[in-house]
Amino acid sequence: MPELRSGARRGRGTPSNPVVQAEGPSAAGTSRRGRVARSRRAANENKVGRSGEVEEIKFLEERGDLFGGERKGEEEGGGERRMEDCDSGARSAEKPPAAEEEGSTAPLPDKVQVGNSPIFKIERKLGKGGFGQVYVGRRISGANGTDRIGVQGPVEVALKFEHKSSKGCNYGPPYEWQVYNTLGGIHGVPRVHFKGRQGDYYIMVMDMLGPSLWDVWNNNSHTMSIEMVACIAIEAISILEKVHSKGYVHGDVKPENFLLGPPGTPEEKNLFLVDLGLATRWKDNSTGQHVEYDQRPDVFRGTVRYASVHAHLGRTGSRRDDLESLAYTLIFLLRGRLPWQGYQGENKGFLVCKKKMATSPESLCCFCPQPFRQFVEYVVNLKFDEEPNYAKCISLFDGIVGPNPDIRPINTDGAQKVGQKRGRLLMEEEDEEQPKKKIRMGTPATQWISVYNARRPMKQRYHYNVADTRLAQHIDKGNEDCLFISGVASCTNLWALIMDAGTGFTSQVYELSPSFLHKEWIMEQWEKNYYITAIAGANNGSSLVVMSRGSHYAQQSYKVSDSFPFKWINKKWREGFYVTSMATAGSRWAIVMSRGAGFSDQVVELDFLYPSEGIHRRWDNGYRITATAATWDQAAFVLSVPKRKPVDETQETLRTSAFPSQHVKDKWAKSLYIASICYGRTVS
Ligand SMILES: Nc1ncnc2c1ncn2[C@@H]1O[C@H](COP(=O)(O)OP(=O)(O)OP(=O)(O)O)[C@@H](O)[C@H]1O
Repeated sequence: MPELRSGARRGRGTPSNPVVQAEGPSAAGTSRRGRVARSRRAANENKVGRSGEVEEIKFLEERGDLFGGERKGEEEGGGERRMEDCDSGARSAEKPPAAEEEGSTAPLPDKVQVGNSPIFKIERKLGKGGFGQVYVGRRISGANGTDRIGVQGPVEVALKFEHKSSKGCNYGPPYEWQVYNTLGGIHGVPRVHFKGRQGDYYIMVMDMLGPSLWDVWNNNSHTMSIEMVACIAIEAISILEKVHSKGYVHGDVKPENFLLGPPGTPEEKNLFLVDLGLATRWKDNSTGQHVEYDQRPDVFRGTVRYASVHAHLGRTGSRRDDLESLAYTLIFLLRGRLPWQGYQGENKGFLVCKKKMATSPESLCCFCPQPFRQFVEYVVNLKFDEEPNYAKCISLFDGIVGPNPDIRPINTDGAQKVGQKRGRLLMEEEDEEQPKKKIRMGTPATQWISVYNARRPMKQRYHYNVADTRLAQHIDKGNEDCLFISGVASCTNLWALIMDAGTGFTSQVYELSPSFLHKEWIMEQWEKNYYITAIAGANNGSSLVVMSRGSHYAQQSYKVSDSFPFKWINKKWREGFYVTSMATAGSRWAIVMSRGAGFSDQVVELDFLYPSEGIHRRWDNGYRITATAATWDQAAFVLSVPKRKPVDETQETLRTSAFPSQHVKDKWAKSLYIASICYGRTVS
């Protein structure tokens, strides 16, 4: 039981169901400091410089909307497609059917000549993706269509056709062309010889390559030797290092996008990375700085099976994502299957992401040699802007591949040139370093997540483990003492209540309802100019809604949804609403958004664990947490930039397995007051 300060009342809870309340200092109350216990129990704590605020309301209710709800099904057998739900501006959404499906309206030409290229006759098809189709082109003239065949350039090339109306083109040259301008011809990326438009098609003339790693795996009874996969690892890492060194992230690393050189040629054991259509810059071209971190949970770019968890969660792509996708690619080639294959339906993206998070590197790599586990462990723990240690990664696989590079199944020239010796040295040096904190490997836990803001001394009181029947008496007593409810939460169907003197409300009503949420009651209160200022939901589906007068909300809207309704939030943001409260009941979410909330900007951090890195990055950019909610497997944080900057912006968070009763008192002693609290998924 927490130590209670003198003057606070202890409720009459049973030992197994203790009802507890405590009270913060009034402006005059200074005697508390001496009595606050100094010891601090184990808790996960985070802090930032200075704090946030909240404000106002009106109505409307919508239902539906699933997190990742517009994902498409997965084709089994290596045929996955990238997909993207978006209203982000970048290279866009689902790929349209290739020209073949568009039928006779857009027949391919027999011959191709673009720019001052020779003429190429179109021969057999090499492959097809969601955006383009690729054919063999045989040179039948010299440059500019002259007769001097054989003078320059390869006789056989690959011709990649993209229809002008393809989303990759947007009626202009494909975005991929721009990326090839920088990356074409670097180690492991095919050269582009010519590009241009002919009729309805944008055509790229590039080096002809051979089968993809998926083809090789598929033609070899869905197997690949350990040595072959280790060589692929080494070479792929060195290719990614080159790509990254030019400021780009590939964004769609998978077996289908690694091609070998043409069979029977000196390049047949060389590895190449193709399909640069989803590449993005990690390094800002003009400033040379790392691009800014962001999370847009409704945006997904990549291929579900191989995408990094961060990509699933809509985080800005960075170098770590390519390496995580490479890790899944290698394990797929080695084991023939990934644990998250086989999910179907609308919710597939969400389920795959959840499974990836829940799969430890040990279990993912249980049948693989040790270096693969080490690689997975390393890449899933990389930070957003961390420079991967490519040489170290390459050196992990050194011991698996044969000593003689000339007889390796895949050429590892790139890695030999740049990395291996350096890698060994680095490995030795790093062994002496402290082990890094393992972000993805903590034990999943369900905890209280509490957020504290610096404020001028004020009275605050908390109650927890409050059964339905005892709510009224605590609230009435608080109101008698001029306190209003500032926050509510629920744990194991018992309520937690935060009341304080700093809300600015003039009156308040609340309802405990068996439903999540009780629309009729809310609408009635809206009519009377009360706006929702706090909500909580219990696992049994009941809810506690608090509505107040005196907030500055001008209009309000809420949504109850089976998954985190980011798309809806995004839509409401555009209409001038900001999230002002949120809660969960079981796995359902309720989000309240208000106009006149007093924020100038707002973002969401959503994860399967406490998103420590994201929260720190947001803090650094001036955001403060203004709403929290968590289910048993996801935690969401809304962070806002207040229009009126508070004098003291300090904000701290805590994660504790028990209600943080003692911690709250420690915070009060430092003039930090609970601003938000919820119970749900974290990682300890
Ligand atoms: N240079 C090449 N040489 C030989 N085959 C190629 C070459 N480029 C692409 N291919 C084949 O064509 C297929 C489609 O190419 P690519 O992936 O570039 O197209 P896309 O439409 O952008 O595909 P995706 O839908 O995967 O993004 C590849 O999977 C590969 O089999």
